[in-house]
Amino acid sequence: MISIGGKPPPTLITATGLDSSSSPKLGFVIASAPSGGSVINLRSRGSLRIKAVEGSRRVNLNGKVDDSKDESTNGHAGRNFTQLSTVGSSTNIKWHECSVGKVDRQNLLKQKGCVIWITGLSSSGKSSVACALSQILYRMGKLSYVLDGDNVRHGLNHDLGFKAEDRAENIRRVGEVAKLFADAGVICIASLISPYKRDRDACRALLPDGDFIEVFMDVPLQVCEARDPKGLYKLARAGKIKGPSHLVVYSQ
Ligand SMILES: Nc1ncnc2c1ncn2[C@@H]1O[C@H](COP(=O)(O)OS(=O)(=O)O)[C@@H](OP(=O)(O)O)[C@H]1O
Ligand SMILES: Nc1ncnc2c1ncn2[C@@H]1O[C@H](COP(=O)(O)OP(=O)(O)O)[C@@H](O)[C@H]1O
Repeated sequence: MISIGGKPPPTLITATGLDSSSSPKLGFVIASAPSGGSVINLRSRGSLRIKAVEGSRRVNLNGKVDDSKDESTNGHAGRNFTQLSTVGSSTNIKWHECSVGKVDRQNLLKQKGCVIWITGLSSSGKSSVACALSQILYRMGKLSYVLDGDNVRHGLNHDLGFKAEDRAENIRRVGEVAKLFADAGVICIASLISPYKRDRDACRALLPDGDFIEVFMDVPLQVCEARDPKGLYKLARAGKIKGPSHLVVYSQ
């Protein structure tokens, strides 16, 4: 933490060349591959021809062979890509692997996708630091995106309040979204109070080692309370907002 203050993927796809004819049309030709797997030739007149081979090693669209488990499988190494699985109460859920992977996207963006998780008390400066960091990265030509607690609660998490269970669900959802951003190759900056260590640890566990960087805004409660731009501490002290103790509770 920083303090301030199994099986190979089933599909191999190669771009086999450009076709100069103009009318775009897609066609599939299925044949046997020398490796024993099936080959699907996907022809697109007017664009490029793509060949998909099952049961083989993966080749990225840039032509590089990639055997590295974690990155080339979008961090889903060990998943069985062909079998149906049960997720929650749903059965028959299948993981669909795409030929364009995290490595391709990272190469395109010339950066590494990751999550910078800024945690701390209300008014400790999380949003300010998140925006400043995003601005610096932008100037450096790096693509980032800020997932701010306040903002996310306007949409995706508008149904959640501030009970411990709601906060846990808030963090879980943002953690999942942040993981998708990182998988997209984006530097995702999440700024949420996220007061419970267990919830933050659960988000960290979603990502490969080292890709979740936790930043704790180590600002004393008195300083946060003196800032109080939203008047939240005042309301909490007056017992006028729900779960006032949750405004000051924090586990490092
Ligand atoms: N108990 C309570 N009641 C009313 N409002 C509250 C409460 N706790 C937090 N807030 C405000 O909600 C903002 C977003 O909180 P978070 O989503 O970051 O909180 S959490 O991570 O789910 O704990 C949070 O934003 P910041 O002040 O920027 O931290 C607060 O403005
Ligand atoms: N380093 C700082 N020094 C003084 N004031 C700050 C600092 N960082 C943020 N602030 C101010 O404190 C208030 C809360 O900052 P904010 O970034 O919204 O915190 P949080 O997202 O943690 O609630 C704002 O009025 C902001 O301008």
